[in-house]
Amino acid sequence: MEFVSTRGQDRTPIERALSLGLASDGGLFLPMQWPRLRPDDFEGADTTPRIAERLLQSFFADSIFAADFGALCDQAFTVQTPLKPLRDGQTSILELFHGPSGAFKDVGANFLATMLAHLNRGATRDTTILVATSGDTGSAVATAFYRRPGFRVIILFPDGRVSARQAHLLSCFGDNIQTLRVAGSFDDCQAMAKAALADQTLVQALNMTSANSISLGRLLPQMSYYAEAALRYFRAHGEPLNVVIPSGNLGNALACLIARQIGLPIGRVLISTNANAVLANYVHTGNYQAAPTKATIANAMDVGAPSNIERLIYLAKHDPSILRDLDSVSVPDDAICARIQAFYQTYGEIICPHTATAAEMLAQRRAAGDHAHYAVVATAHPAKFADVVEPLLGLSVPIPECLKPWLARPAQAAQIGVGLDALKAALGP
Ligand SMILES: N[C@@H](CCOP(=O)(O)O)C(=O)O
Repeated sequence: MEFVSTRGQDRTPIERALSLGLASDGGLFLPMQWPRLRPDDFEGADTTPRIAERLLQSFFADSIFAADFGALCDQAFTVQTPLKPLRDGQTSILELFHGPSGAFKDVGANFLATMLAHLNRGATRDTTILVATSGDTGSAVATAFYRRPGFRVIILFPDGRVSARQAHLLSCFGDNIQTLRVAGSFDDCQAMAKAALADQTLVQALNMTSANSISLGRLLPQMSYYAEAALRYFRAHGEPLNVVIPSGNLGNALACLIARQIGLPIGRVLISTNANAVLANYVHTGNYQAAPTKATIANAMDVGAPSNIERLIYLAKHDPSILRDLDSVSVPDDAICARIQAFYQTYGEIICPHTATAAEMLAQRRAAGDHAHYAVVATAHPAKFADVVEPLLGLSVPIPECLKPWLARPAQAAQIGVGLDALKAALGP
């Protein structure tokens, strides 16, 4: 299969799409054709790796990955993503935070690391992975690439705009992981990463690619947990699964929309944002307008120029049905706080501020008379946001075992200014 840039000037096989991250014309890669799959096509696929293999194999057919694709899926899809029914019988929670860094990003980061390691077998040069993070992607990428021979990771995060635990998790690795605190917003970090990836001299010198969701190696595997949850729900109830997804850079929600287009039994897709409302504005008006980032307590979604909106606009132009049964709502901080409390009282479940935006959007739908079954997508472990969640609930959130060793380590990150020159200076000669 071939992949094409959203800007139309780059067409390539999967190996090069993964090596580049960003297309050479500055666009984002998408498959030239989409497979069509029905629930029956997954018959006999009962585990996470087997469902992922069947879902993704056509994208990797005729590539260097094809012969080993099943084994690669066994290595890549190790994170459990359970769909847990809640006690009202009409709501489930799709927990995506059981990976090594406590966020949904672990699934995509581990897949990307597995595929790049396979692609680079026998390479004589190290690959540099550049990643901009508003809190969660950075530590997921760090755990996926930590001490992997042949890889160096550079993390850019907005100084003072992530939770205390996120800052620690981003800065505690060392070794082949270098963390830089940028004196700006996430959008500044993302713009620096994209500028670096567009600078061919720098890209060649560092053999550099991306681990953000601009990379197909992040976007494609993020479909797998929607496929698995929807298939399990469909097999049990004979109905498609409706979902409510918190969104920042739009990679996670877009993966769900694509999985639905491919034919997975997914019904309505509701997308919540924090006070950064550009996506909700696009969904309601059809116009996309980037906006300066607002700092919120759901900080991993503090994105004023979501990367994947370029993919969504491209796909909607070619097939508007991707936008069917889609809605989006922007949720301010006070409603996030109230929803964390209400969710705990109603269900006994502790949720992170990002997940709370989805829970709040669903509560608004329920109040308007929508009593269908929905899965609330839980994107990060609440312990990463103890500073927000614990005072609201008056309890302490247990830290998951996987985070404890990292949080016990010292943390260190150099501060840099905004812009490509500042990044180049920090990267050294
Ligand atoms: N919400 C993200 C921002 C980067 O998004 P990505 O999915 O493009 O990596 C974060 O937590 O870093």
